[in-house]
Formats: sequence, C-alpha cells, structure tokens
Amino acid sequence: MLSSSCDILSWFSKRDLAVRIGVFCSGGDAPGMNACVRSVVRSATAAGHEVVGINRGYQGLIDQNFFLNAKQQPIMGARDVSNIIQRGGTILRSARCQRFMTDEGVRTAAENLRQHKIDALVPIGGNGTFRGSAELVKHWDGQVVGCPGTIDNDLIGTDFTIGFSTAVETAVDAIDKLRDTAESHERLFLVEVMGRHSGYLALYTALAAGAEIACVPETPTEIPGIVAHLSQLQQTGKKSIIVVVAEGDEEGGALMLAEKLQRAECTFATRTVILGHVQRGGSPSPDDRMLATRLGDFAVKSIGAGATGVMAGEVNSQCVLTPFEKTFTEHKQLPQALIDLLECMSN
Ligand SMILES: Nc1ncnc2c1ncn2[C@@H]1O[C@H](COP(=O)(O)OP(=O)(O)O)[C@@H](O)[C@H]1O
Ligand SMILES: O=P(O)(O)OC[C@H]1O[C@](O)(COP(=O)(O)O)[C@@H](O)[C@@H]1O
Repeated sequence: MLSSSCDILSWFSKRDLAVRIGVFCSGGDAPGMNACVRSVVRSATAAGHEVVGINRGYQGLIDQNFFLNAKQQPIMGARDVSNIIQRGGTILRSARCQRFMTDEGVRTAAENLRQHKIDALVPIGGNGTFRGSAELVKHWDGQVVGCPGTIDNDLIGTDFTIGFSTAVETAVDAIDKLRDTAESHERLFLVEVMGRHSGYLALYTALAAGAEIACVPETPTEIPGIVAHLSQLQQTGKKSIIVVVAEGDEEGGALMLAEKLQRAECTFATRTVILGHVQRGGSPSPDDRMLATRLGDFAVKSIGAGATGVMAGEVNSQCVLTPFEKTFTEHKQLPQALIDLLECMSN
C-alpha cells in the first residue's frame, strides 16, 4: 500500500497526455455510486480527458453498451452528471456478469476496449469487481484504477467504502422504529442486515442503534452464551432486546437464529425482521458523497500519473492506492475495539 496521495503521485512518472477513460458500476449497487461517477467525469473533463460511460458493468463492456448523452453520443460530459450527486442507485446501472468470469468474456471485453480506443478504466464496485479487473489487466494494456463501491465495507485499502455510511444510517433508522414495538410489547427483535462475508454493517449498526448483541461472521455466535446473557439482562429489568445479525453469520441468518434461540429456551417473545435491499437504496449520506467525490477525483489523478491495477481508497484521511489482489485475497478484520465496546455497552 502506498501512503499519501503526494507519495503516490510522485511514485508514478507524470503524464499529462489526454486519455479516454471508461467508467462503470459493477456488483451490488451502493448509495454514492452516482456521486463517484460525477466526480470521475468532472475531474477528468477538468484535466482535458474524455469520459465514456459503460452501462451495466462488465456485461456492458462485453455488449458495447455505452451511456449516450442528449445528442446520442457515447461521451459523458460535465453536464451529463448534473443533479445526480444526491441520487441513490446508479445512472449507469449495475450488473453481475457470468460471462466476464470466463476467459472468453474477459478477452471480448479487452477487444472492445481496444476497438473503442479506451485508454483507462474506473470500475466502481466491490471485491468481485476488482477480481474481474485483475483478470482484465492480464489481457489489456490500458490502465485500471477502481473505486470501492459497496455497502459491505469489506475492502482492504480503505477505511470505508462508498455506500456503507448510508446503509448504516438506513439500518439504524429502521431499528429506531422497531424499538418502539420492542419496548411496547417487551420483545426481542432479531434484525438481519446485509453482509455475506463481513460483519461491518452489523457491528456499526448495532453500536449506533444501541443494540445488545451483534452476530457477525468474524466471531463465533454461541447460542447458550447469548441466552444466558439475555436472561441476565432480563433479571436486571431489561424489557426489550435488539440483536443485529449479519446475513453471513455462521449460525445462519436471523430466521435460523430465532429458531435456535427458541430451542435454547430463550424467554423473550421474539420477532424477526430482514431489512434486505432497502439498505442498498436511498439518497447517499454527506459522508458517502464526500468519499465518492474524493475517490473519483483521486482515481482520475492517479490515472494521469500512470497508475494501474489498483483501487483508490482512503486510510486515515489519506488517499492511497492498493493492488487489486489485496482487495480480494485478504479479509478486512473488524476492529476489536468496537467489538469490545459493544459488549461493554450491553449490560
Ligand atoms: N473471478 C472473477 N473473474 C472475472 N470476473 C469476476 C470474478 N469475480 C467477479 N467478477 C466480476 O465482477 C462482478 C461483480 O462481482 P460481485 O462479487 O457480484 O460484486 P462486488 O464487486 O460488489 O463484490 C461479477 O458479476 C463478475 O462479472
Ligand atoms: O442484490 P443481490 O444480488 O441479492 O446481492 C446481495 C448481496 O449484495 C450486497 O448487498 C453487496 O455485496 P457486493 O458489494 O459484494 O455486491 C451484500 O451485502 C449482499 O449479500
């Protein structure tokens, strides 16, 4: 990992030539992807580059499905990204593309990039997207600098991913509402949040919503221990309980956990809520807009400086570049201090 943005820009030899940059969104959509597209376009046009928007991620690259502006030209100018910073989803649409996971798919995409004289790409997505980008650079000699767009916050090389802050806000807002019923009816709510392989969303949501427990894939979920803790809380006068469950928890999602708690004779009346895709939608938070704007610009500047095969991220408020390989071969650990903090709050 390179440290500061200054280090990185001086690391690569400066190149001031105008380039044609392709931008696309891939994998699960995340609030702030539009803000990132806008930033890439505005930063690139300010530097004299040209931007081509690619619809539907790698699928669009294979199908040559380009964003067309009002004049039906395959170019994204500064005005084409007006009024999107506040919009959730992505105007370029996103997709999961099976064909790109084959050698033939990657070669076709590379050939299309050559044919359309695209010099560089900014994929906005998660670790699957960057795994795909790592394959692409083996077959294409253009530059690829990605931006982390996923609500899961499961990427090494950035403290936070674009979309995470908004998803936490959405989940916390939902729990604040559920808490009314939990208190009125003296119930336990198991609230399932997204995160196939990561407990970041569950842990942050639990802390910010004042939940008692977070069940995450990174730490063992011990049913007898949870039941004992809950009954202890009940004895001290607790009337309602919120347990946040990451969908990827090793004991199963919230439904499975509810069954297991019941079998273990948990005394609380229990209800289960699966938040699902509402967590992926909505207007991005200011934090996500800021992060998306900084990283989109940094990705373009890094391309200008000659970088490739890397993801733009922000660590300790510094822009950094991390090789794609690291983003999908290494698991981003949950901060132990936050796990301990939740336990400390739950008494
Ligand atoms: N091993 C791979 N080889 C080539 N492409 C891949 C690979 N893994 C993922 N991709 C591409 O990246 C896309 C997005 O990945 P996915 O895991 O669904 O989302 P995310 O990027 O948000 O993690 C996939 O649909 C596929 O097209
Ligand atoms: O929208 P889908 O295809 O059901 O995917 C659901 C998955 O997408 C996510 O929301 C985001 O994951 P990715 O960023 O890896 O695409 C996961 O938390 C969830 O498991």
